[in-house]
Amino acid sequence: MKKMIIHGGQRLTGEVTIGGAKNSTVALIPAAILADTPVRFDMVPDILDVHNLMLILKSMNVHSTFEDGVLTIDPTEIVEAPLPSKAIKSLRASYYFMGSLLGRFQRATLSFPGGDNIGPRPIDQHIKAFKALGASVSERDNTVHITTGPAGLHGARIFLDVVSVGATINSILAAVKAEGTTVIENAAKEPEIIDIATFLNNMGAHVRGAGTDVIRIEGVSTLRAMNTHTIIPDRIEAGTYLSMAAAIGDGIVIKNVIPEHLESFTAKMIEMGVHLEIDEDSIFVPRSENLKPIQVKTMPFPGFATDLQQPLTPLLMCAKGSSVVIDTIYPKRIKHIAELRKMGANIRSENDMIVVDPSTHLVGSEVQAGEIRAGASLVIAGLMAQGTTVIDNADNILRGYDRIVQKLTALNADVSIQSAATLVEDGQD
Ligand SMILES: CC(=O)N[C@H]1[C@@H](OP(=O)(O)OP(=O)(O)OC[C@H]2O[C@@H](n3ccc(=O)[nH]c3=O)[C@H](O)[C@@H]2O)O[C@H](CO)[C@@H](O)[C@@H]1O
Ligand SMILES: C=C(OP(=O)(O)O)C(=O)O
Repeated sequence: MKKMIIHGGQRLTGEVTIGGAKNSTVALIPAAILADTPVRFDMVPDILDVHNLMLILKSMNVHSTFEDGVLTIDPTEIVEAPLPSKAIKSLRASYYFMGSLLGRFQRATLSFPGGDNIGPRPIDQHIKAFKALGASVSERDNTVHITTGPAGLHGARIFLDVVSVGATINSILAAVKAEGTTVIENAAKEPEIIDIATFLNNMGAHVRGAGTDVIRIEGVSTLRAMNTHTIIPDRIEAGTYLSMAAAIGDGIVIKNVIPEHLESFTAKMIEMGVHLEIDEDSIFVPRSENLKPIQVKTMPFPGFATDLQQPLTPLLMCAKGSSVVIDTIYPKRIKHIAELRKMGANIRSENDMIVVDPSTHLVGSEVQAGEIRAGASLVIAGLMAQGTTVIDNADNILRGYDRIVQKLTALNADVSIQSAATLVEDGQD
């Protein structure tokens, strides 16, 4: 695990360009194995999750290359093979290979996914969907075995009991080549789901209604990529830089954003008194003072994203009064609290409610990035603090923030990583 070193206290200025969305990318890569041709993505973020997914592809004889934000994947020589369980456990989204392998081979065997430790993360709705589509699912030794009979998968009605991004995308991946019509009800509506549907539809799939809570899929027998798929901007990375810019910026332009994807977040910043200048695909954040406290409740899209509650926290510490955050999706997503307190922040958790009081005198400390967004809040706090902050477990940040050191350095921050991030070793279990 690597360390991020931040010499804080300098105000930031300049511009930052947001990369492609992590949560699209990590679904698009598994989706690529459904294609009967090579596929090409651009605006791919340079994050550890991508490199670990490439290791998983390699274990199935799927060749991929990644250079200057362009990722090519050739699944035409794919073979069924045991998947490297360390790589599978290094990220949450490896569960998308359940849906895509099922779509490709009518069966899938893989260990349970990893990802951020943010409280219980069951996959019962994914499994319910696979069963509805005609698969049998069994679990042994921390491994999920999914099989189908000779008839393969068939279209079905899938009603998701909880609104789940992962279960919605996995249902689409399994159903896209299944015989007949699938209808997913109570589907999640996140923009990343639309991105996956767009990629599949451009290859000949029939996925309709992505972005609404009813998605209808007519199965097709072949998928052929005809053009490069450009990944949508990462709204969570954008929100992180928006918060940082208002907390410690002297005027920062955030480029390559889709403002409509950020409305629940920018609405809260505006409520705090940040005078955002929102353009078609960029947002200017001026130096911000006299901020008001707010209340935030996380919800599925288009509500306030759980992935942004921690990155917003350092900005809440700048407000003149107590703010309250309630994470309804992951009520135990509080790994940032103890670490921010080490830096002198007035923040506490009471009955699944996070209370943030004014905390303007942060001091550099040694802290742990317990998960990606806890890490993001520590990066912002470290930039605000006087002195040096050392963030341990920085790999948790690097798994989802594209070229973060370069981007922060360009904004005038003094940030470094102690040594290159390590990948999970290929094939080692
Ligand atoms: C790779 C990826 O895209 N990760 C995102 C995705 O995670 P992920 O897809 O894992 O999250 P879900 O949308 O599935 O989870 C939403 C809620 O549903 C519950 N649930 C989910 C599935 C299931 O089978 N049963 C169940 O009870 C979860 O515990 C959680 O409380 O959406 C989360 C919620 O926006 C984000 O924090 C993650 O960044
Ligand atoms: C929880 C997150 O990621 P993952 O689902 O990949 O663990 C996140 O991106 O905030």
